[in-house]
Amino acid sequence: MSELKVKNLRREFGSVVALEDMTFDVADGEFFCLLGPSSSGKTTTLRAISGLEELKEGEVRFDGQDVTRSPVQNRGMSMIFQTFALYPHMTVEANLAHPLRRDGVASDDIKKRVGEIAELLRVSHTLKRKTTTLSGGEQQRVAIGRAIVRRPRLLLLDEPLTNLDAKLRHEMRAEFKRLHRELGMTMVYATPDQLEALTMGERVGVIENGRVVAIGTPRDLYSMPNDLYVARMVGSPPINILSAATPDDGQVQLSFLKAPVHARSVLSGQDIAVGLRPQDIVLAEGGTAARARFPAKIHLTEPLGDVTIFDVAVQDVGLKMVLREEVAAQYSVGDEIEVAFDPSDLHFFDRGSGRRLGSG
Ligand SMILES: Nc1ncnc2c1ncn2[C@@H]1O[C@H](COP(=O)(O)OP(=O)(O)OP(=O)(O)O)[C@@H](O)[C@H]1O
Repeated sequence: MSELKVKNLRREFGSVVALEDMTFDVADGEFFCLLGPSSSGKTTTLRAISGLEELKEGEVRFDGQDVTRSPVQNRGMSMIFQTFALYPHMTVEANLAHPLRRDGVASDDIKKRVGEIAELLRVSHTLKRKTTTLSGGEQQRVAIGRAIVRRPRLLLLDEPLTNLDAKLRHEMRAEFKRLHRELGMTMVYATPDQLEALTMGERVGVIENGRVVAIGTPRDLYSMPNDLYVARMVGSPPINILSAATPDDGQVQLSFLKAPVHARSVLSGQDIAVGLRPQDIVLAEGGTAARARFPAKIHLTEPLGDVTIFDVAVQDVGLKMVLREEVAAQYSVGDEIEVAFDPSDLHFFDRGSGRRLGSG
């Protein structure tokens, strides 16, 4: 069982609190993502788990054991960093063999294990080459190979795709999922990129200022964010956040709609923020009578291939919406369109605390 429990970690650097009550669990064999912006404490968390960061407060349990004070090499973990430093003067084969040589593994075994890892990572054809002659993607594969050749029970990955171009990142996301499936290894993957976290993580922990503020499946975090910060972190393009009046208990009035929408959990006079996903706004057509509809003007279009993002203006409010390319192609900047959404797709948050109040 390679189950990880991270409990109440605290780490300060001078006056900077890097980790504040960092707590989460990762199940045996799970692919868990930590999602947070720069400086939120992702690297410090992974370093603390692996033993590279000394902790004054908190506990790391792995495999049912308290490993908080165990030396790095005894933890059965391996970490891949943002800058995957390989030994440039060595061949791929020597890079992969290095951790095993250090452990005193017999040469026959090393040869066999390096061969297997190279095959798994599809770098067998590069074994005799120096790592400086490899492409970025191949170098990353070798770095992964070096991290897993000792068969760690937990793999920690710190933004491992940051230095790769968009196409390679896409390829490597699929590669990490395949590796996870084939090796059944517990993985903790830190990233500031919500797309990476949502496409790879079986569960995602959202970090804000050194603590996890939400944990859930990608679907849960997207469709039922527990606060405004999480709603903004998850989803692309980002969720529209709107202001609204609260004239009565259970009533929310958006400035560009004629009638208020129903919101059971909202109180009269409460200062709220209203979230509406760009994917939940559609072109108004026949049969959308139950929806809130309003005219809008196209301000900007951003074609992404299969879909186009429209920036539309309704009165003085700007909204983003997503349309399938074949529909979007019929419109141009400056066109007036009629759009609609289902009020039950609205998310209500208390503006002060950020706490979720419910849906429409
Ligand atoms: N050795 C250190 N000395 C001083 N401050 C540090 C040190 N390590 C981390 N910090 C600070 O702790 C905070 C958290 O840093 P950390 O590197 O964990 O964040 P991160 O989420 O990984 O950021 P990024 O995505 O930019 O890598 C930051 O404010 C950082 O400046």
